[in-house]
Amino acid sequence: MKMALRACLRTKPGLTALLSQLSCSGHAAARRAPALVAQRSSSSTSQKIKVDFDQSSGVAVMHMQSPPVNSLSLEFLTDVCIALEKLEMDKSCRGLVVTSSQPKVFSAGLDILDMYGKSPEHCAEFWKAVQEMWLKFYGSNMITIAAVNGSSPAGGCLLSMTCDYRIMADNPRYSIGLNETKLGIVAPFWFKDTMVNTVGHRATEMALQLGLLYSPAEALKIGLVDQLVHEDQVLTTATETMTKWLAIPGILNISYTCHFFHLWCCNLVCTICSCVCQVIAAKKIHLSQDF
Ligand SMILES: CCCCCCCC/C=C\CC(=O)SCCNC(=O)CCNC(=O)[C@H](O)C(C)(C)COP(=O)(O)OP(=O)(O)OC[C@H]1O[C@@H](n2cnc3c(N)ncnc32)[C@H](O)[C@@H]1OP(=O)(O)O
Repeated sequence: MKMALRACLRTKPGLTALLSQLSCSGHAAARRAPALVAQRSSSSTSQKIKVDFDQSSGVAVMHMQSPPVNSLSLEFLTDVCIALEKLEMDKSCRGLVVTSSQPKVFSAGLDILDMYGKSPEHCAEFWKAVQEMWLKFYGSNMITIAAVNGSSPAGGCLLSMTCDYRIMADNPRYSIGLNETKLGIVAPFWFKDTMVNTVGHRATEMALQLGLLYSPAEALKIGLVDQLVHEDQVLTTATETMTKWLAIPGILNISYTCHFFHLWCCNLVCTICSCVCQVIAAKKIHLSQDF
């Protein structure tokens, strides 16, 4: 799925336009212009994001450092998108590992304080930034690996699912999943679709209906994460795994892209049909209430 989006963003202008309605491309760029990373090994830091780029391997590590729990506020999301844009523009950067500098937490998901009691304008900008993060990670040309070194509920789980591979710390105190239902929120369809693409329909149905948070062992069992390692090994395993992924010639990547692109298109058509059906059903209910 990620590869499908990647292809579509690269090659299908029509769909790019469609997707850009979901995103706020330029939203991040408008605030700060991206810069190319020129040194052999470099480190760039915003207040909430630190990026270490090793040019010899072509791999960057993005450390999320927004205390206390890397909650995804508008400011944080903007910093993430800017950092990602910069790396994407540097063609020597082929792989990205995302991890957390905060103890025990990868990301607590959307910043609840940034969603509550704010102006409609702020909410719109915030929501666009969430979509932009999702699109940028899912559509990235880089191989992306989530080094999930702590709990990762809701939007944190979404972030990890937009990556090509997930390695989680094997600590039963940590959990991961889309728990929106438990918060009285319906997860948007693209949260759901991202999970379906990761763990399949039935597991997603159970997860979303019940708002399940999984232990690392349970997450591995359903395929929500790909590998468990000792807490101290998460980042090193991620960089080792990246070497294997980058050894695959890019052309094969593109070939798989075509298969997944087909699936993604089918899914999009189904989603549009389902939205139309929902509108018709809602109108029918409304009409029947009039009589
Ligand atoms: C524009 C509106 C659009 C609306 C559409 C919404 C559709 C999508 C819906 C949801 C997506 C989401 O991501 S909602 C967020 C869901 N997140 C959670 O449920 C996580 C809640 N947090 C936790 O479970 C835990 O905090 C933790 C496991 C992440 C860490 O536990 P720990 O014990 O280490 O830390 P504390 O619980 O003591 O927390 C420390 C500190 O952080 C604050 N905190 C935690 N989570 C959030 C958050 N998501 N946003 C903001 N702040 C958060 C917590 O309150 C503590 O603060 P204080 O120290 O000040 O008390």
